[in-house]
Amino acid sequence: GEVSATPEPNESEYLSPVSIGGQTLNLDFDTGSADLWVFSTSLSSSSIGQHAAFDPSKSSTWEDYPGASWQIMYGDGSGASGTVGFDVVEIGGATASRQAVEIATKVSSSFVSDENNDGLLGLGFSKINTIEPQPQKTFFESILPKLDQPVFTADLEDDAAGTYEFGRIDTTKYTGTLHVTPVDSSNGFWEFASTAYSIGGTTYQNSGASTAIADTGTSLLLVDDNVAQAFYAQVQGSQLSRTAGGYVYPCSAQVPDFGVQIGSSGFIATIPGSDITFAEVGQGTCFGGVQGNGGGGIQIFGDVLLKQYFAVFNGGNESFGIAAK
Ligand SMILES: O=C(CCCl)NNC1=[NH+]CCN1
Repeated sequence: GEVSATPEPNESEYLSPVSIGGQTLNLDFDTGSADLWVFSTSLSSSSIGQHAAFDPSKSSTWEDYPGASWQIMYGDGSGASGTVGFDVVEIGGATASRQAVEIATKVSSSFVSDENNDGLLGLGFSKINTIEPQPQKTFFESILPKLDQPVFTADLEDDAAGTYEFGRIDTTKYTGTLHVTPVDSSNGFWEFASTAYSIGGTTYQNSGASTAIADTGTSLLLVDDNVAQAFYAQVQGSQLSRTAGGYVYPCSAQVPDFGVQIGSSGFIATIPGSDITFAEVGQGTCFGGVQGNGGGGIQIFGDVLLKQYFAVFNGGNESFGIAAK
């Protein structure tokens, strides 16, 4: 069968209602990680705040995983940890009957303050699942055998709701060619080659990082530091601000279109300059949606890019595709 879950976009994330043991929580679907974890009643009430908290004792289908634990740290330095069990997880009609569910007993401050999400649902590859003593499957891997097509799609919008669908590719959701590239999942990510970029319509070859991951859990577009530097060299008044944590520029500045290659096929996915500003940081200064990856070997293509396109994640032949919409 196929399913759809409509994530409610909050400025930096896309949340979808997920039913776990009959309890509904809003989870942040994250193709850049592979743990399904939830706020739980084991957290302190000050950590829970306005979040929905999963209570295993109230689920008739909950099964403990004695002695198991998990601990995760994300690229932005946020993190969480806790214990593990299994339960029935249902998203928009697709059900994983015995899905590993990670109970948070500790969460970092950014998750406490982000009252929109009650946890994360990892859609990366389970080789990076953090459960000890044995990594467990993601929700997508659990339902894969039951799907008509071994795929899920992400159609993220800016201010309107986006949609994740499992098991089908809704061809009415995009126009023109679906540009598909093979994925190398050996690092646990939807990772592909990306060795070129464009600024204002002119294409250049990357000097540094030569791969990128499609990551719905990252808000920004994190490219090789040399590429970010080359881009902001063309934004009048831009500067790398340590206090802001990246490149800022006058909100009145003219921002050129920016594109990044998806796979070695040559397709350059472009973001209009007018969609590149991520936030105002005060005094007429704006923070850019394109930033450097801090020297890591992998570029991280997050929501700033993904929301411009319709994205297809194929777990059958391990490929990633995007199309205009
Ligand atoms: O952690 C990463 C980067 C992997 Cl290289 N993405 N996923 C995520 N989830 C919450 C913040 N970031």
